[in-house]
Amino acid sequence: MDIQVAISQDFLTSIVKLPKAQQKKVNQFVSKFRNAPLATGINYEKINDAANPDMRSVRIDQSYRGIVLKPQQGSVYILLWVDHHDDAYEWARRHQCKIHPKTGVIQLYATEVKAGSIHQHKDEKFHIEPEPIEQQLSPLFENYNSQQLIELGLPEEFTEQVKALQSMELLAAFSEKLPNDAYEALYFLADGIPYEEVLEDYRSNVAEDVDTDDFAAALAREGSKRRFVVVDDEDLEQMLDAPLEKWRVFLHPSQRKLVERDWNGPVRVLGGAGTGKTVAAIHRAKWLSSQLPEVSNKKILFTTFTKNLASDISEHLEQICSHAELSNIETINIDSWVHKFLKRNSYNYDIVYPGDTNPKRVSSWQKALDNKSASLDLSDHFYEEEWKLVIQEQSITEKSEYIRAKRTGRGTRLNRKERLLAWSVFEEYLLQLNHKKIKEMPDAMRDCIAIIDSKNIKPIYSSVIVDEGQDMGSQAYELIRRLVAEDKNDIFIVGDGHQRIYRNKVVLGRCGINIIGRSRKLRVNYRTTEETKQLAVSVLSNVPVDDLDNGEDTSKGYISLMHGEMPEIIVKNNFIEEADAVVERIEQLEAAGAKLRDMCVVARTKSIRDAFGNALSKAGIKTYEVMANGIDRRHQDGVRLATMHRVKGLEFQNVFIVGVNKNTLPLRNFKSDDPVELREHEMSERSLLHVAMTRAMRSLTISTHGVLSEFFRKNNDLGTGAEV
Ligand SMILES: Nc1ncnc2c1ncn2[C@@H]1O[C@H](COP(=O)(O)OP(=O)(O)OP(=O)(O)O)[C@@H](O)[C@H]1O
Repeated sequence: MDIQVAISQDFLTSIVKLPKAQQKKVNQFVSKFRNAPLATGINYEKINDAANPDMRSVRIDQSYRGIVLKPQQGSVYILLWVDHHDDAYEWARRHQCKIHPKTGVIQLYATEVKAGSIHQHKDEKFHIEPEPIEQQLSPLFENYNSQQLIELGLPEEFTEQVKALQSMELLAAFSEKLPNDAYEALYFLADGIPYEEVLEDYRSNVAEDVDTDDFAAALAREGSKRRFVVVDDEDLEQMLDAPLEKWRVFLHPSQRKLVERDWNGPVRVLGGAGTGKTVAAIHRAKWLSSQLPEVSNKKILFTTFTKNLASDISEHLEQICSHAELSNIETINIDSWVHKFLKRNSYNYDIVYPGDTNPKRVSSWQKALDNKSASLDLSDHFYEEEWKLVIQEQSITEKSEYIRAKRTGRGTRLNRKERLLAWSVFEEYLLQLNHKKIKEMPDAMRDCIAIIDSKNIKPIYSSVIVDEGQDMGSQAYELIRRLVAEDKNDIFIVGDGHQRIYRNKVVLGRCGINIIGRSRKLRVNYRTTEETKQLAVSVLSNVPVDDLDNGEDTSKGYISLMHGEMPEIIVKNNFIEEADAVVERIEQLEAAGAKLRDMCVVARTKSIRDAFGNALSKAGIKTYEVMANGIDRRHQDGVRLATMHRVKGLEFQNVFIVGVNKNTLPLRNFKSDDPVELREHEMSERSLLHVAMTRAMRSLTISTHGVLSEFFRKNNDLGTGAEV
């Protein structure tokens, strides 16, 4: 029988905790072990009172031991942990590793549950006081019997304790004892996801009766692959080289289900911040590329909204793809793609963005505003929005089209006469753009489509992958539709309406992208702690969020498995005090071993960012600005400085969101009394803050001087009032 050697994620985590010299020895041991787990030099020792009698210790050197699971049946060896001799033995006594009898997944979890330990365990990361008896709530899972909970993957020994839990907080505190899959399933159930849906996700690939001794079969199940991998020599070297980069090997089953399969048409994947959408998209690109014939005239296009995210994605693809796979993938942000394509087709226009600071565009717009009718009481901001959301969006070039145009979602109503008067502004702008030979990006995208159609250019890609899909406008999607023939695996879109910061609302179905029956959701946040996630979600309370296809999305069933400190909110009297407090925190973190380059100071405006940049420099702290279209040179030291728009898609260990003042968030950069415009503006400002908060991996600090932004007040009702 073939010998199989598998490694658990925890084993890699435990390597990272060892001193460097020991790490090298472990790597050498693992390479040897992988090739010959039965070689005479491997000293297997039985461990007295190990939680699982099939656990053995193996000798790394005089002081260090590895823990291996060697099940009785088959020829499977699973490396579980490595540590100093006594600690390794203690670990083996406190951890169970077995196959769940219902889901068939290999679960690894702590076994020791002392009486009352939810409140007293020494590793406890947060305190939860029991509710006073008279106020006790009813149990979270009172509507389910033990068997139903076991079906979801709960180990039988925990059923009584789980059934007694009365709040999400107590469930979270108990999670340290549970296998991750069981905790997720219970959390989703408690958060309102229907039982059948949770069952479908957590028992999906077990049709047969589970043989709880057959580890070879269990290792092949999707649920096990999130934590265990059977290694071949190639994988092993990569894993040991970068043991912390778990995303390269251990996909969550919900991610894996998206990646390695044919889809019968376009797919849309939603998921809150940090749920591994980009990771799934990167693995998808690799898989699709590996499916292409050796000599192929088609490629995979991986596109996204911003340039710095595209360069991040390229770097990640390089980490997991072979040379051949990489050569079939073109990674580029959509605007750069448009520029390149038009240049190749001798396009003779400068491309600008609606509302940007390009001098030619600004002067054109000023000339257009000179034509405002005195009899219409509409602000400049109104005209800007009308241009962007009605005229540009619907590609209107004639007065008659504007009279008939749909103005869905616009607050101020305009009758026919008012539209005729307003049109003079837009007519002049169109003339100016034409005269100065400039085009706005949405028009440039339409021109790409016109060129493709007129020259009858055949689709050049076999698949298109879109990241940050919530920020692409309808013209971008119409263009993407032309770039790939309607076929299996044609389009794969990942996005999150909660993070929309460019107000490009889209309905995929209207752009020729039919996702019906191929829509999925990722729910497990791998980036931020649960504490940060909860605060970040709270700033979006009551914000209606769409699903990119005219439906609604929610934050229900969105979980972070990591816990940490509560985000800190610092309120000071003036800028100097606020800056001093931020400097002090940065210095504390650095003294505790954090690297400056893993910290980011984020501000709503460039001027606040620069003011903090100066304050940090004055305090002798090196800084590095995250540029709009730049690549973050990770080896360069310095605290990252960025505006909220620049941190989209990125992540940092420690995030400081500064200047979160009443007058800065929401930024009141225009005058309007239109309730719909104000509401839309507030929604995108909340999303911006949400995006910035969800960049934090370890710690989040929010600071202000004066009055803190109203976004941290609970239950802000946004109201409505739109033209329909
Ligand atoms: N299966 C996984 N195992 C370990 N880490 C993972 C996994 N999937 C994602 N991650 C990590 O979680 C973090 C977030 O992943 P990713 O950037 O793909 O999320 P996202 O959903 O695209 O986030 P956002 O929408 O906020 O930009 C990254 O640090 C990534 O490496």
